[in-house]
Amino acid sequence: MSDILQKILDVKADEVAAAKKNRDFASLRRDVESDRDLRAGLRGFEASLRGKIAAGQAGVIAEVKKASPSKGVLRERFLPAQIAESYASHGAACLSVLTDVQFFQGSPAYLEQARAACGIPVLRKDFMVDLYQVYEARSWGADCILLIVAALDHGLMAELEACALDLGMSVLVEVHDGEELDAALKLKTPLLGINNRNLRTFETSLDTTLGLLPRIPSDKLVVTESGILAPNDVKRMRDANVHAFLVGEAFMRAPEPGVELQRLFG
Ligand SMILES: O=P(O)(O)OC[C@@H](O)[C@@H](O)c1c[nH]c2ccccc12
Repeated sequence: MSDILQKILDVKADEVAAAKKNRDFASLRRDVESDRDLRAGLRGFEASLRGKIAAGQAGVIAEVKKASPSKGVLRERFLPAQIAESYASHGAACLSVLTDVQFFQGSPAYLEQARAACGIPVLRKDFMVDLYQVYEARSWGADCILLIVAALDHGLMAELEACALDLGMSVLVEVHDGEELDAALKLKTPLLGINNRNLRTFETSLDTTLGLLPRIPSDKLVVTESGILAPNDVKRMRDANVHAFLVGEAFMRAPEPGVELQRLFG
């Protein structure tokens, strides 16, 4: 069965091959590793989340997402720099910026614009299937990458993680069920995303997070992802001791995204 995740992964493989022709891996890697300003400019993604939570607040990763395959265009007037400023000035811990072009109408330029407009750390939100994309992410300024367990075999996932950590980035590993959780727990990263949305069917239920919680060791920082739409959703999660959130749609549909962040989490 060709589900949507599989379709996206097929396109990604072609995209990475094309990008490598444009700029070869060795030169990208050399540039990233030798750029001291880039390294010095890293922003602590995990530290920013933990800081909010230690202060008793929610750690919100606020997403910059123009469209999605399941919902279509979420925001017509889409200005990443303005959105980033709005998020940062209303208490977001971090940003997540979609860089996938074909399915989410994202762009590497949006990540650069959003990051330049604020002082908080930024996640490259994309489907990572190749080491090349990890260096790309860093070259655009990303402070964190996403690894989706459903999209990767374990060896490759561990390799992508090691590379990101070596470059000083944080890693958010994303799971949707118990089997994926087992794989994720073998990684080093403490940042464990539970996607309430099934990337193959797009069905979304907050019970996904609540159901997996009892199996998660206390040294992991759980980020509940997708389908957080109302203050009551936030309350349900915080009552269950989940204090980190990844939210896109609810903010993108609001006139002023940061104001909506404050309404949901304030
Ligand atoms: O817009 P929502 O329902 O608030 O969800 C945000 C985020 O969790 C979602 O965009 C997401 C989670 N994991 C992903 C992986 C790829 C693309 C997108 C995603």
